[in-house]
Amino acid sequence: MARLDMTETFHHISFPGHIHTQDSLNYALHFQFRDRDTVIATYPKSGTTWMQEIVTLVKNRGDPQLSKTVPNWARAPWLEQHYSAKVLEATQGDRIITTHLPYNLLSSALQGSKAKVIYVARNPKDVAVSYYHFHKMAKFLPEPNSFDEFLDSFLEGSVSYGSWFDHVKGWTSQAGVLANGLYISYEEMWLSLAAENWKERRPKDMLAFGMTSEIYLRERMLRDLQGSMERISSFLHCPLVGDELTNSLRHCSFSSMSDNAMVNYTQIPKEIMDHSKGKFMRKGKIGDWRNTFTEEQIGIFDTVYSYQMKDCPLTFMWECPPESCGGGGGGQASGDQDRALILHDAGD
Ligand SMILES: Nc1ncnc2c1ncn2[C@@H]1O[C@H](COP(=O)(O)OS(=O)(=O)O)[C@@H](OP(=O)(O)O)[C@H]1O
Repeated sequence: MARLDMTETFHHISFPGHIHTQDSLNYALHFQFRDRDTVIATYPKSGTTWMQEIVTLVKNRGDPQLSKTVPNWARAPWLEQHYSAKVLEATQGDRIITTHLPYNLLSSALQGSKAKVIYVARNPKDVAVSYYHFHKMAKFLPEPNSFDEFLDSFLEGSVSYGSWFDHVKGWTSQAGVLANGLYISYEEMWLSLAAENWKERRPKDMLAFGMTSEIYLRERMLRDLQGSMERISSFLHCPLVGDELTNSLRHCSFSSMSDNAMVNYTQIPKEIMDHSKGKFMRKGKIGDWRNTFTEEQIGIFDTVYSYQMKDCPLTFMWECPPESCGGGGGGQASGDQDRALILHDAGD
């Protein structure tokens, strides 16, 4: 089957050409955010769909009706994609807006805005693996050869949507600056929301996140259970109670979302996504990169990561195994807004 991999280049970043145009990208740059908008900003494969589902459920107080009947791209459209203007202009009241754009492209549109912004980041090694598999099935992205070759493009930032490093550094530079920003990591969401998974986790998976003891696991599970959902819902001023919270947790679990045709992309025609090459809801794990990366690739990745992130004053959750974060606390999941993604400022 032929691939659709025409590209739209905008501000030196390439975007899939079948859904982006110069007009749609310019529309995003000059977008007028409303105070009631919630913006979900992510680099691809960092938990976008998951957060779209969480925000939809929170705003509907755990009622899954909308999540189960309206595709995610229609209820939380990507600002930069060509159909979004029509959808967003027709929406009254609260809007959920998704974007993969780097912060520098949206900074003037967000200037002075009271829109709420949720930024989700994920361990870039897991992002690279997820993105590689997505390239195999998404016919609007270039067909990848080996993982090794793909990793080179990922590290140099020549993949669609640009450099992971620029994206994360750009958005996190606004932590504490953006009027209404919530920063969270895929890892924290996973630890909190996928708590049901803990019972099935094998030691190998725990080690992937640097978890070494049963006791730590149990403590972590108790402390973090529901933590992310509560944090997000209170940030959105829709604190959930009782069944609202339980239902939301149930419907945004990996298994529930894997079965939901409104988010698992199974309804996308095979000319656009070749479902024989893989699943959008692929594994939904943290630390799975260990099953793909060779020792050599780990070395190269870590060198580039250290270089690229050397001026970033923040420590991210994936950089910090529990033992080295003080008190075995890992993500230190306190109620503190930015602590989970950003453990501490180097200047602390
Ligand atoms: N509920 C839930 N729990 C755990 N993990 C989840 C969940 N929903 C989506 N995912 C995983 O997120 C990855 C897809 O990322 P994105 O949604 O950002 O992709 S995209 O940018 O919109 O294409 C992709 O990760 P990988 O499985 O590692 O490929 C999805 O499986």
